[in-house]
Amino acid sequence: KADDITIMDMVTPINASLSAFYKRSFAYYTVKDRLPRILTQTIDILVRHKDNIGDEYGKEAKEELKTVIGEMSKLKYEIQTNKTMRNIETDAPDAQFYNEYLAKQTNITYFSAIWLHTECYMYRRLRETFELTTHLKTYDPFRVQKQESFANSSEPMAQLGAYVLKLLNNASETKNTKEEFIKLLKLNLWGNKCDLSFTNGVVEDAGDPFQMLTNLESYILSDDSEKVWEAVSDLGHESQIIDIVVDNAGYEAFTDLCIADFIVSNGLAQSMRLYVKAIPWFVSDLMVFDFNWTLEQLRKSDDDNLRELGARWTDYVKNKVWTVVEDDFFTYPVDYSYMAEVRPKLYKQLSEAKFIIFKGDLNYRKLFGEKNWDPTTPCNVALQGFGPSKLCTLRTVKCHVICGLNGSVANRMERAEPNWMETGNYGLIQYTDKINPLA
Ligand SMILES: O=P(O)(O)OC[C@H]1O[C@](O)(CO)[C@@H](O)[C@@H]1O
Repeated sequence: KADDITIMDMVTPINASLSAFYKRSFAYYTVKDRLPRILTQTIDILVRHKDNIGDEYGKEAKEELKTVIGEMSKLKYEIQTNKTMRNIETDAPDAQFYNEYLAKQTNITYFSAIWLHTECYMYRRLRETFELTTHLKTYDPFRVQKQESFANSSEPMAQLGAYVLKLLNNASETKNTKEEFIKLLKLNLWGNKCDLSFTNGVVEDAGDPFQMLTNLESYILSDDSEKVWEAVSDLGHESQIIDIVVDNAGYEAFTDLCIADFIVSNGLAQSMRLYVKAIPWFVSDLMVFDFNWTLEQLRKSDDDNLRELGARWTDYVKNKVWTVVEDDFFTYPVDYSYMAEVRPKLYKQLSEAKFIIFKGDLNYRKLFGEKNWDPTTPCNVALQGFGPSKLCTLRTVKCHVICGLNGSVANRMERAEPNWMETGNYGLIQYTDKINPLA
């Protein structure tokens, strides 16, 4: 049987690609339990909202929903029975990349493929079930969850908003811009704890941001904040563009816009690009629709500070100080070492920036090649040649890709808490220099 030969009852070897092939791995647990559960939860939400969908998209749409749910159940069954992956059957441009990439690998199954491939493929197949409908082509099955998560974060957003607006309104007087930036960097890092695909769809209260800042300082295992500040505040650099490859909608997106406002308000960049996802992704990842919806919610907020921030941020977009960029590459099933070759225009665009901030765990996996590195492997080695500009990662550790740790920290963590990498409790602020500006 397929699943006999494609799963080994062992841990992931050092330097191997993560895969559910290794039974004693978080990848195995994700493919076996978490991904099917995400599909089940999304089906449940669709069933619960079928009347709203009928109202919004028409009764034929409600009929088509049955087909979509049937396809999602089939996908779940394929995963659980470790089938081989089939082609994506839509004429969307990114489907061609998925199919070419799949064709290069002989008969891989959900459990034998690289974990990143399996996980991205599942979300791309989920998108296909809507693409193939007539009335639900643009429907985002995660929108309800993303909007609920935003609604549940009004308290921490009000707290952070009040603090940030004070900083912004007397940006000129205050001298300790560096300390304030580093504080925002850490507040932003911990915003990454809120993501729905990790909390199994449970919308956790983001908690008191400043309390978290104090309590979690010792949970930052790698802190290159100073180097990040040097790069961000370098006003002599020929480029004054700073890029953020964002991650989740909701509170995390709010923290991204807070630090982005701080950056432009303090003249640390003339303009910024925010790279979002082109399709519904990993449950809570930000799409253009979610970005615009978030600004609209803030503009309508009954909290004065949030309303003012919503207005400021809407102006930044209108005046092109901020540009939201949607590129298919960010929902491809490959890591960033492929970008220069398969998406040279995007690589060139990123190399125009003086600094790039990558948010979250999935970006971390893609930056460092979805490999089980020795944790002391230097980050610039693990980048495997990716490096359009100076960059940093702001990531809460949710899986077994990790590099750039010093030896004593790695040993301490392994001894103290063997599964510490799966908890999301620890954070990294890691910096690397420009490695490979595309010629
Ligand atoms: O939103 P982030 O920080 O990318 O984390 C989300 C991802 O973390 C993981 O648990 C491990 O990467 C994924 O399965 C999950 O979807």
